[in-house]
Amino acid sequence: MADKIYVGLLGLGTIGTGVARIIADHQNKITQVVGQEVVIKTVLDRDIEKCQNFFGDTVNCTDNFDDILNDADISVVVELIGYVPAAKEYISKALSAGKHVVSANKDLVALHGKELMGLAKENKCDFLYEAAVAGGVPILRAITESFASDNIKKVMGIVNGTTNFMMTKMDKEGYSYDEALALAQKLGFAEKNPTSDVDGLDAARKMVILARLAFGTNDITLDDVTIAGIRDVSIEDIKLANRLGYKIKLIGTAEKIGDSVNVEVGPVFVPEAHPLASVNNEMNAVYVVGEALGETMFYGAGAGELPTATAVVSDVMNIAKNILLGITGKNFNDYEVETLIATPEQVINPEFMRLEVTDRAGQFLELAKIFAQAEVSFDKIIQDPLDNGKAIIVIVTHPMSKAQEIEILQAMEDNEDMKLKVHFKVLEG
Ligand SMILES: NC(=O)C1=CN([C@@H]2O[C@H](COP(=O)(O)OP(=O)(O)OC[C@H]3O[C@@H](n4cnc5c(N)ncnc54)[C@H](OP(=O)(O)O)[C@@H]3O)[C@@H](O)[C@H]2O)C=CC1
Ligand SMILES: N[C@@H](CC=O)C(=O)O
Repeated sequence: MADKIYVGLLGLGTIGTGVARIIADHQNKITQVVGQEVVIKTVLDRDIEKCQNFFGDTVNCTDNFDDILNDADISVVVELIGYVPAAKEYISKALSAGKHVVSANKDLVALHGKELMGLAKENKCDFLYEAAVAGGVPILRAITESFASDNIKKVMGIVNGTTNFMMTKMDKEGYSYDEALALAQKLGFAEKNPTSDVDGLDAARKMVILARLAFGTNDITLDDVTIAGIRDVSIEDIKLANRLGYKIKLIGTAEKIGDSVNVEVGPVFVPEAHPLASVNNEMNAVYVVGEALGETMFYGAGAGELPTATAVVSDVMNIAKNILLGITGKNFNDYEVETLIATPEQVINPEFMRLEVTDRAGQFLELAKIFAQAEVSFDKIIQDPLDNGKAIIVIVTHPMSKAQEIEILQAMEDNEDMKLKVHFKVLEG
């Protein structure tokens, strides 16, 4: 066995440089905790000069993955390149060659996690990805280890830092959507292609990973997730939410309903008194409800160089300890049950709706009839007149099922004097 734990690092971008910094700056503690020194031996990046400027001659810089794959000293490969096809190829080759893998790549884990976990097991390798969900917040280990003895009922969270940052800036500092997005990109929170942040896909990938680990439903895929992003959230809705006593947050929810699971991502009206309502800027929080434990919330930096790198390096240290103990080949969780997806009749919550209607006698009655027909009652209603013969009607309903919601939306679509502008889920107080 080598005298040190040698790491091959793939990708020297935001998180890759953070990993190099944490390993260098915390080397004494890392060595004591692991029992051996952890050393980056080789770095793969397209830009070899950038690598050489960063490390000098202390590591090998390469653009050829074979230099890592064929190096018998390297036992741990850390994948931080981000893209899926190349990352999948490199990780598959590394695992097949008996190398352990750490990744922060939620796209990859959400899409190919099950297959890669199988490959890791076959080769008695560890495959860990704590940083893939909520960056520096240690939520995967909490769910799989600290909640191991409990039945988790619900995992709900703000798992995308970019959109939380944007909506905080829009709410508190009056930023436009575009200004807020540009700043999130500049600060390094946003993905290379930020549409996956603003359209809810990044959060959905993280919720797939959380749902699998929380409920053992390993067959859940992105196709099973109802996904909406923040493009429809206007300053007007943010102000209406504040007026009604809520904050709008992009919330991912994975919930056990009977034997089924519902996973969804979308803007949600969160009551101001709920702990998730005060999670601002790029911060993330994951709120877990256990049958026995009750409610807990994990809060912290969900993106950014050093917070995310901390989670990556802690995974490397866990693997290093397993190597030294000779107990590699374990996933986060071996718990597995049949995956059943909840039906629209099973998913129940109140809803916020903003409509533009023709301001005429009898119009409100027509609206009331639509809700009565679907057997849904109003909790709150506001009407604000516009100056063009129209009015804005804002409704918060009592809890209703997705099936009832579909019925109401269809009836509104059939009424030409009624235009539904937006509708968002409301979290019950
Ligand atoms: N940024 C964050 O806050 C967080 C990121 N993550 C995840 O961590 C991973 C890394 O993210 P981040 O550091 O921000 O990404 P960056 O784009 O900053 O870094 C990726 C680096 O890898 C290089 N690279 C990409 N593909 C290849 C390839 N095929 N061969 C060689 N080099 C390659 C890139 O070069 P080039 O620029 O030339 O493409 C770049 O230098 C992603 O999976 C991301 O989703 C997870 C949590 C938080
Ligand atoms: N783009 C992501 C980065 C971390 O996963 C985010 O904004 O949360």
